[in-house]
Amino acid sequence: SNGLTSDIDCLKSIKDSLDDPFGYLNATWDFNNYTEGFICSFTGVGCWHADENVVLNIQLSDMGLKGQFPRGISGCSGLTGLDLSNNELSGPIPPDISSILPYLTSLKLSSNKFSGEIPKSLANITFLNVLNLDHNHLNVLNLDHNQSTGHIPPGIGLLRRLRTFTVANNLLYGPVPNFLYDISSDSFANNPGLCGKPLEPCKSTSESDTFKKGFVVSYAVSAFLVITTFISSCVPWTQDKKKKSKVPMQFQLHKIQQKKNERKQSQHMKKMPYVEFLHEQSPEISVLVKLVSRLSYTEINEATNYLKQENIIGIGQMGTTYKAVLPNGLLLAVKRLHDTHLFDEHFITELKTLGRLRHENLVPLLGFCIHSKEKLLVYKYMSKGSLYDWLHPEEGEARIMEWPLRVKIAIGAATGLVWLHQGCYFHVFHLAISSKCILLDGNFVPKLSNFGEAMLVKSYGTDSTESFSLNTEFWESSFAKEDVYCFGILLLELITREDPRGMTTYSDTSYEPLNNWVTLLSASSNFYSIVDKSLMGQGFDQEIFQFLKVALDCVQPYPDQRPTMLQLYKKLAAIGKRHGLSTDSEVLTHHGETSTLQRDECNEDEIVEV
Ligand SMILES: Nc1ncnc2c1ncn2[C@@H]1O[C@H](COP(=O)(O)OP(=O)(O)OP(=O)(O)O)[C@@H](O)[C@H]1O
Repeated sequence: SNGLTSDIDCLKSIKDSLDDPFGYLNATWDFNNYTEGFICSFTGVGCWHADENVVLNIQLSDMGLKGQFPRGISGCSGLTGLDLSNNELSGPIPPDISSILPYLTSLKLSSNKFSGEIPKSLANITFLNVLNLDHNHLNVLNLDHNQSTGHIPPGIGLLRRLRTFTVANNLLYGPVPNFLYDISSDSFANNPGLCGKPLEPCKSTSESDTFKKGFVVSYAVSAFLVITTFISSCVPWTQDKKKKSKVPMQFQLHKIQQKKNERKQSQHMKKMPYVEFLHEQSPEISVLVKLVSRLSYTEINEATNYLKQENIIGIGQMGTTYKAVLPNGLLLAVKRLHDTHLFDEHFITELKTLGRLRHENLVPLLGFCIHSKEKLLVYKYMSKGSLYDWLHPEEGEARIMEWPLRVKIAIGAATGLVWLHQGCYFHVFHLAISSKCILLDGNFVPKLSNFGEAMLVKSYGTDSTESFSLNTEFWESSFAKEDVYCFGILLLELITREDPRGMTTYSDTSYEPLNNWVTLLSASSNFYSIVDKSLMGQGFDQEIFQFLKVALDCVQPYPDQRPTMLQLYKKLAAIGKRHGLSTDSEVLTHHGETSTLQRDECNEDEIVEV
């Protein structure tokens, strides 16, 4: 069966499970007229693409709907926004909501009759930026539970993208969690027992002390999970044989957590349309073929000497990379994905983003191949390998990296990122920048690679679906600044030649090694103690110091304090001028000062439209 039918079944089940007294759903939710994209015209349904039955968001507010939370919504596995506010829905919010709707960015359930607890698992919906639960009866049906229920799960405060959170007019008590962004006191108003910032301080009775202890412990645990997850987003943790003995406890814990996440993800993946999408004979493959050429398995086998061991150039988390030579002499790198569905989504994302982008500072993705269980990605070969390998050579292997070369690489990588962030038709956020995903061609021109976690967002004015414009601010402020943070870490790596994945000696607390490293660098009064010794005394000290300041701006704890990629690029380019590196690059001529562009200013070649 087609994986996409699940979205149709999902909507059917929502319609069946809700009482619709005013007939809003009945009017347009007609399942008899099956065509590609037919569900996209249903009232309140937004799709990823107008001609594909894949639901992006569901908005059914103010319809007088009655019934329980529609569990069948889990079939819409790519759902990012759900608005059921101002209805008469009742019963609990499902405790396992994070596995029903793992990719939500916005959940609006205000002004209904939902009762029971606020599910702890909401804290696992990591992309949430809006959570509105006000005007319900939350926590009225807990009488059979013990007293420790009824509060706002502290983990919710640690959702690092959460900017809007409302629980006013419920029946909640206990301390308000510490939120990363300020949430106004109005959001908590009219609850019988909530306390703590921004409300009145909590009273310290012995009972609440015990409660507090529990709170602190769970807070610390979730803080650990959040921090490690955060770090992992720009510092991919892999088994590093060289440094294995130094891997401290917290990293092992991190790995366990990562494994768990992966497993969880693989369970979601089973429900995702991607898996079906990847079947060799699947008609949807034609969408990918529009982006990059499909190569035959025979061609690849011949070019890689039948995927022989001696052609292997590297093994990463996703797969094994082989060097390949085409009959015409062109050199390729072929990444053969490990035999698992874990990376199906990465595979598709890589093709859908990198596959359609062409820029001097992006590694060209030339083709792909799907052959029974094999999934392969084919890139142009970058003869100098990854920046990571240059900065952290194997023992006994000397790799000189002069300062001007590092400046050139930083500027080139920044150019690529500005171009991605400020693009005309799409804004692309890489979300996993590290020295491992910067490849170097024969002239050490840096090329960004590994777009498996990237987000591609249509720019203003090019897409009429509300969802994108609604979410645009979120992408811009949050994802862009995440790339800037990771880029800051990359700059620190270029300056110190330390491996941020091995930041163990700097850390004396139990977790947060990377943040500690950053704090230590920021506070260091002795600039000379942190800079790569081989760079010192070559006449660049002043400049390296300037670079360091730029890097530290990028890793500011609050995203708002970090520069944009364009501001960052300009600072680096000004420094680079002294090395004769051209600054009149296309970044500035194409993107000017503003971030939003008129369509006619865009370069038609920059993106392959599908
Ligand atoms: N286009 C390419 N040209 C040359 N070498 C490449 C190319 N793509 C990847 N490699 C090499 O293959 C190795 C593995 O790359 P891959 O992207 O799979 O993993 P990674 O980025 O090193 O690590 P991980 O997947 O764990 O984050 C890298 O060390 C890189 O040097």
